[in-house]
Amino acid sequence: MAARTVFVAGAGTEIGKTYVTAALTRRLRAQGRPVRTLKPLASGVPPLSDPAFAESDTARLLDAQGLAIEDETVEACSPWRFSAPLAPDQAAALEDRALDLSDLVGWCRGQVARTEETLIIEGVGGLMSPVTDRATGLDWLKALDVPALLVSGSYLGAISHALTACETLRLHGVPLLAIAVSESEGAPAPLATVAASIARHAGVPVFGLRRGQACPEALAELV
Ligand SMILES: Nc1ncnc2c1ncn2[C@@H]1O[C@H](COP(=O)(O)OP(=O)(O)OP(=O)(O)O)[C@@H](O)[C@H]1O
Ligand SMILES: C[C@H](N)[C@H](N)CCCCCC(=O)O
Ligand SMILES: [Mg+2]
Repeated sequence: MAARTVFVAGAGTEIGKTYVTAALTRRLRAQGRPVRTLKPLASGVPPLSDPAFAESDTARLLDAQGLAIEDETVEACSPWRFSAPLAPDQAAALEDRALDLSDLVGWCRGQVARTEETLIIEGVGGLMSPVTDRATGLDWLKALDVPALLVSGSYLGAISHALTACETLRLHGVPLLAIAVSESEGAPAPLATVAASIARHAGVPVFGLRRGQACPEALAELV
């Protein structure tokens, strides 16, 4: 299944979405395929003037695209940025701000409409992490009507988290291109064993990414 826009959803938070998104972006560029990568909504992002900004999802994704890290590129990649490393609705409340799902969806639809390159959109947290007071990441993904790439870890418990997310996507009619299992630090089972277990139940292609590994060519070819 070929797709021009892909939404990178997580089976959880801090499990490798940005790692996989950046690796996929680099792989597509290496294959000569133009790509644009966005993290529209990000929490835990310090100001650009803070050296810690370099560790943010936005900085990592701009770097993967070979773009300079400056006000304009940051704003174009991640228009909604909040400082607190919390669910976005909580992080927004701490700044006396609020986010409306229709604004987020409208902005993303605009990007889909005007982007000619392959477009990759990283979600936030896990599939059903709240993005606003009333909406979750699943609501955001459904409103965009684009296929998902699910990223999971390989920690103990990751198989159930990945399959639960898969089943939720299936029940909600969201096409799932593939699952990328990003190896978790200190995972007790080999990556290949976890990936094979997820694959037996998921019914979609599953790719394991070892620590530090580049994006498999076969995964990039599905996008
Ligand atoms: N396969 C991997 N190899 C090396 N490091 C990895 C790998 N997967 C994840 N990491 C590291 O683990 C940490 C968490 O990963 P990452 O930031 O990609 O998670 P995330 O799912 O995008 O989190 P968030 O929910 O905050 O967006 C990062 O430091 C990242 O570089
Ligand atoms: C701060 C973190 N890295 C992410 N940006 C936000 C994760 C929100 C998770 C909320 C939840 O599902 O409980
Ligand atoms: Mg991330």
